[in-house]
Amino acid sequence: MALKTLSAKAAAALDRDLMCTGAFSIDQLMELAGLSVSQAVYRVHPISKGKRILVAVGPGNNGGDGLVAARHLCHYGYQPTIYYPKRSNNELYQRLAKQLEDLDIPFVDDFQTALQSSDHVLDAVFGFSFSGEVREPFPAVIQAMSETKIPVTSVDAPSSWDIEEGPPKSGIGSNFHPDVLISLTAPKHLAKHFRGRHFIGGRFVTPAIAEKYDFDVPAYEGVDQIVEVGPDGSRL
Ligand SMILES: NC(=O)C1=CN([C@@H]2O[C@H](COP(=O)(O)OP(=O)(O)OC[C@H]3O[C@@H](n4cnc5c(N)ncnc54)[C@H](OP(=O)(O)O)[C@@H]3O)[C@@H](O)[C@H]2O)[C@H](O)CC1
Ligand SMILES: [K+]
Repeated sequence: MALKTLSAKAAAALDRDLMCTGAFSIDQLMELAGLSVSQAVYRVHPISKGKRILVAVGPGNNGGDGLVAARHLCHYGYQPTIYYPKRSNNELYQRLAKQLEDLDIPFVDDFQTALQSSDHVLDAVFGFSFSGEVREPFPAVIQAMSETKIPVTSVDAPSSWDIEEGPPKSGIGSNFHPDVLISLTAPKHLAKHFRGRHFIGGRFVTPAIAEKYDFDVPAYEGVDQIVEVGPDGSRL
């Protein structure tokens, strides 16, 4: 069996379908996406391995998933720290940031220094709308995540990887190989190049949507918001 994956275009169209015909709001989808991410971190990195989670947050919805995950992780007993250099004026992100500030979660300006006192990194910089060369201020962040010995979990895509082709052949991101990937809704084409632990999350897909986009809804167990899958997409 081969891993069934989505192109960036299909992932964006699916997102629109969920919101237009499926009647979901972006807040709802992001909350469930971020909850899935928090469960994946909890699974691979229980609190006994260290509480300090550094969350690298990008300017779009991938970053929003990271902000939601950080809130849940804080409630689980972790100590998240947020690096969020390009804040959006969008009201949704402002509310998500306020929710973290109200929990006294620190926002830092220096990613590299914060990395030195962290136990795990959550990469919520770019998702399926990333394209081209990584622009400032993110090259140094991708480089630091490529070089660190601390485990890295990527949300939906290893940031800087081409959504269709995977890791860039050279330059920033070419040696970025996160330990864990959590694909939201369904894996994107880049997942075929990923060799770490792979989870699927985003438990909001109807059978009709899965059929339209030709992927299988994973067999979530009980109240789990995530399923760990092998290289062929079958449940582990
Ligand atoms: N159905 C689902 O699975 C859901 C997934 N969610 C998450 O949403 C992201 C996709 O979110 P989107 O807002 O479309 O885009 P991204 O977060 O991937 O990135 C957009 C921002 O990134 C900037 N960008 C793009 N390329 C570069 C680059 N080369 N260098 C620097 N910055 C870049 C872009 O900037 P612009 O200047 O181009 O505007 C955007 O600001 C998906 O992956 C999931 O994680 C939803 O949360 C819920 C539903
Ligand atoms: K990411």
